[in-house]
Amino acid sequence: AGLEAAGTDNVLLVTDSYKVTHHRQYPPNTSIVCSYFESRGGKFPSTVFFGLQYILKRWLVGQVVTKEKIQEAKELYALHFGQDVFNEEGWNYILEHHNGYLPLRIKAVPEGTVVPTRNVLFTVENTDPKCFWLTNYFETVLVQAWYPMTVATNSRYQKEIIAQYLSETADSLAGLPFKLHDFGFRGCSSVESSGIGGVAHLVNFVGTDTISALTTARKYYGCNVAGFSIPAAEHSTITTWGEEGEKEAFRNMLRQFPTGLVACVSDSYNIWHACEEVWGEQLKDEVVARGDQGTLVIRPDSGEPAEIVVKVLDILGRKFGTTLNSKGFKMLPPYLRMIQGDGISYESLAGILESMKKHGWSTDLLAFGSGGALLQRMDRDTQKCAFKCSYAVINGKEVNVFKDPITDRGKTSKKGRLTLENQDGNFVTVQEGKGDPAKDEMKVVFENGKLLKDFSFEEVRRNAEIDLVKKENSS
Ligand SMILES: O=C1OCCC/C1=C\Nc1ccccc1
Repeated sequence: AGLEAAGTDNVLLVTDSYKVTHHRQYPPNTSIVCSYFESRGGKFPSTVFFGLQYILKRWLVGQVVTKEKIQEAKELYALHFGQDVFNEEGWNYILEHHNGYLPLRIKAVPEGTVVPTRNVLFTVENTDPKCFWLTNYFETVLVQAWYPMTVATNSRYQKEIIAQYLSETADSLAGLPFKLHDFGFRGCSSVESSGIGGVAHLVNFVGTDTISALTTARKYYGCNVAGFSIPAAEHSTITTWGEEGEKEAFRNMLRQFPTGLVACVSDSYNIWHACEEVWGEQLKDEVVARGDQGTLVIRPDSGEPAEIVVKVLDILGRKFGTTLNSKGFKMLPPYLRMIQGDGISYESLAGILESMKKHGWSTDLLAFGSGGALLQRMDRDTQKCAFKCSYAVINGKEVNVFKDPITDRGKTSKKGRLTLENQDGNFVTVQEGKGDPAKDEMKVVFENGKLLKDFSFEEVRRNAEIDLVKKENSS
């Protein structure tokens, strides 16, 4: 079940060492600690909230506290600290009084919701006054939501760019879901993170080669098949035919996959020769014969993307002919398309599409593949994701808790009980308990070990949809 992924399935060990000592550090008679998670800003002005459900199901839901796990933690921490700091009594209390379920309440904005930064996204509080120390114990694993959130956000901002160019240069946006293909599996830090990041990308698109994303979507979002791919060559399946055999290798691709899409990497030796003489002459008849039953997707994989894409399109246009679409941009016949899977990122996308547009080519003709930039080139600071305590009850008295470092005002935290409210279509975080719980956009998703809301992937995708109307009208 992949439980050994983190080297443990003992949630008592899924935390930072210092937290093991925190039960002794709160004021005497603390009964409630309430904390919240936010993106304080960063690269993108809004974030797609996504991935908390994975963490809850993977680590916190169910009877996660057992006698054996308490014993294992007690032994390991005695060795790790060289002294007895472990809260054995506190964990035994959870085992005995809560039957191993975690006495916490987590409220969150629905998965897939796009929220401007500096707003509360989820809150955590203890439901048993004896377990005030538990709220922040799980900050560590809950804050890992930064990763799926940041992948989903970065992916969605690329979808907006592609949608914009499609609305300007294509007959429709129908092809949008397939326009950014996940090439990132191998560039991820682990199989587990590739599944998490891969499914985060699929909130916005349906093209992926990251198979771990399919299994993660099945297991954690109830989605039977969250993404799709097509038969495609890699350099080894071309270069093993030898440089003289490249034509045979290409012909073999056409014959092995006579209908549907087939992608063929064509830069092994000389992409200009491959497009001009091989695809454009020696194999031209077999390419044309595919008609609208089988599309050849030509894939460069080197060179300056904006220049390569346009040069390849110009060659293919000369060899196979072009037509103009309803927006007045050039199209190739239906049996020819391109995918650019090298050097693709949020930063490079617009330059490539702008270059195509300037040369009169429709965005309809090109899909993108993205790897490291899609799933790995980000960290918790990209969207400044943080978890802070905002409220406590001590000696029965409510206290608004905050930090406000004179050395960084950007790190000032929110105070008191928080609600996320929709005021005239805009999200607003209301602090200090001044909000109206009935208007809170955050809903209880976890309570006392039970998952109270299980989002389907359709729901998540619906929540995250980009505003296409705006795109259509801006063409
Ligand atoms: O190059 C790659 O690097 C690693 C990930 C997969 C991959 C290519 N796949 C592909 C899929 C559909 C159309 C074209 C290529």
